[in-house]
Amino acid sequence: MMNTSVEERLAVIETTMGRRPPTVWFKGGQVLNVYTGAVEYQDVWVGGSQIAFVGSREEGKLNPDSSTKVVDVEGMVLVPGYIEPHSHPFQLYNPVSLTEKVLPLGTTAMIHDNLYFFRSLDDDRWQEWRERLTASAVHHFWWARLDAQARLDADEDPFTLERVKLAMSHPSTLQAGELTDWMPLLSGDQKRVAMVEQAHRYGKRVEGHSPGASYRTLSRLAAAGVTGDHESITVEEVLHRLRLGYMTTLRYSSLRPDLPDLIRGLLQQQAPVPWHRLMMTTDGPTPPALRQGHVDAMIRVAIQAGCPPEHAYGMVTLNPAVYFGLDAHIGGIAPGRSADINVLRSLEDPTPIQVFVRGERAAQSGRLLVEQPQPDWERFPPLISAPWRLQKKDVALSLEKGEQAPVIHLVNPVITQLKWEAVDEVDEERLFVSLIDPAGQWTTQAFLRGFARGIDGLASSYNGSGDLLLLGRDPDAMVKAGQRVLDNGGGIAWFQGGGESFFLPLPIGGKMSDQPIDDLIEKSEELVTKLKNFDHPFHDPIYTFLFLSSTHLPQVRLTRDGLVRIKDGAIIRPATPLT
Ligand SMILES: Nc1ncnc2[nH]cnc12
Repeated sequence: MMNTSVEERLAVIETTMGRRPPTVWFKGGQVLNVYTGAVEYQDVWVGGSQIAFVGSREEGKLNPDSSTKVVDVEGMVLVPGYIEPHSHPFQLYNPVSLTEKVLPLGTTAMIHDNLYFFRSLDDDRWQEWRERLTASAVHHFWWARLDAQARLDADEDPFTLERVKLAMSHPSTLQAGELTDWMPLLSGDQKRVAMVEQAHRYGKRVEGHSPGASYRTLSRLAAAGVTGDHESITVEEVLHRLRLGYMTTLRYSSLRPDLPDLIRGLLQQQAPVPWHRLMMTTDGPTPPALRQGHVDAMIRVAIQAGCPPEHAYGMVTLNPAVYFGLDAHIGGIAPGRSADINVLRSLEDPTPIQVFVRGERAAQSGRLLVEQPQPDWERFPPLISAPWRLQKKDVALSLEKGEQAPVIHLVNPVITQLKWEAVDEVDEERLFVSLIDPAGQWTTQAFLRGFARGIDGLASSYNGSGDLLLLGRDPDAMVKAGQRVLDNGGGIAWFQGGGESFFLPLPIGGKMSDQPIDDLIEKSEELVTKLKNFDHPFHDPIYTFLFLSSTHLPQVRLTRDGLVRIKDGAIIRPATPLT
């Protein structure tokens, strides 16, 4: 939820009543009214952090004076600040560096995944952390995860009912989810049902995560309390969700940029498109995708696919605001709303030339003008690195001659298939892969095919379970890469031909960089280009790292218990203790 202080409200009342001069006057421009869909010549008047009046000075009986900042917007269009309803703020970047990148692109509110923060920080620190972010120019909101989407040590499961309730009760939490592990809900698991009901009791939404789910499964999940979902990849899947009452989010992510096809498909239907029940998300773009933009890029793509502009903007302004119960505060240019305003050259060009948040100019011509509060990263737990050294036997499966080994085949950047192969022959495309406990307790080993050819040793602490992921054909190089990551408290390291060919430090929990996103974009592009030179066939390898140890996708994943078949939880090959 959002709060307006009594002082802020008084300031806007005084302004709209003509008793106090407006703080800002947007003069001479057009305004997109997301409530009616009209674009009209209107002046916009701000009193402090909020909009006081939309219309002419005479009509409003407003009293600007020399303290009123006049923003000449003749020839421009004003639209509300953009809302990203489904953000994963840890794709190598961190919530603050993400803010610094996307605020100049017009994103003024984000609803974030709490996954790694909830897992890594105790409740007090997590509270402190999110409170500090409230001083940011962007409005930061959160979802409360109900599961880790990775196998955890049973004694250390942080997703207790108590903790999840606490996370959900916080005013900046807007929904429970995303429900990657939804089977327990349909099986009637008491704890999971109680978590979902708690969300409803607090007046929060419940987001599903049901890729490929049938109408029947989606219907059952709706019956179990799920209210939204962003996993449609076909128009039929969008229509199923809409019919079942889901708030349906169309995705334009680095991994699945389905948005334009979905828009075109919706426009081809006989029935009118229920735009008011649709939102759009970038769903955690990896850094290279941010070159194109953020929510602004998504609006552009939607318009180019034929979406009427007023609806393209509505899907990332009013619609999420209404769905999450924030429309009294954000999502539109109207009196009483936070003065979050993007100044555009035209509706066809959604990248703003000026961004205002809470009535302050926050960015101009792509340049950030406001300082962001920096959390105390020192207090974020680093990747655990016990005083132990990796050895060759830890990283590579050793087999008897002729023995069949489990091989994870990559079908696309994130979907896997298990096959068994005899591995007597050298095969440049079949790499060792292992997931290792950074505290040195266990290792899970298999082979990986379809990632690249001839990589010596690559290690990443950026992965879904927060362990150390290693792959390569040469155990010596894998050890070097893994040790480099452990010694640095996190990162992505690649050793090739005897030397280090790539290193990206990830000092924040082993998952996030403390560097600006523009540097990260270059560094991640360097990694992608290098991988392409080794015949990596897909476009988003960073997601491959993330999801090889995440248990919400088919068919097999590396976990602390071993190589696991997701469908039934069977352990294909158990983890072994490290000695
Ligand atoms: N389920 C998920 N977890 C973490 N990052 C993601 N990015 C997209 N989907 C994600």
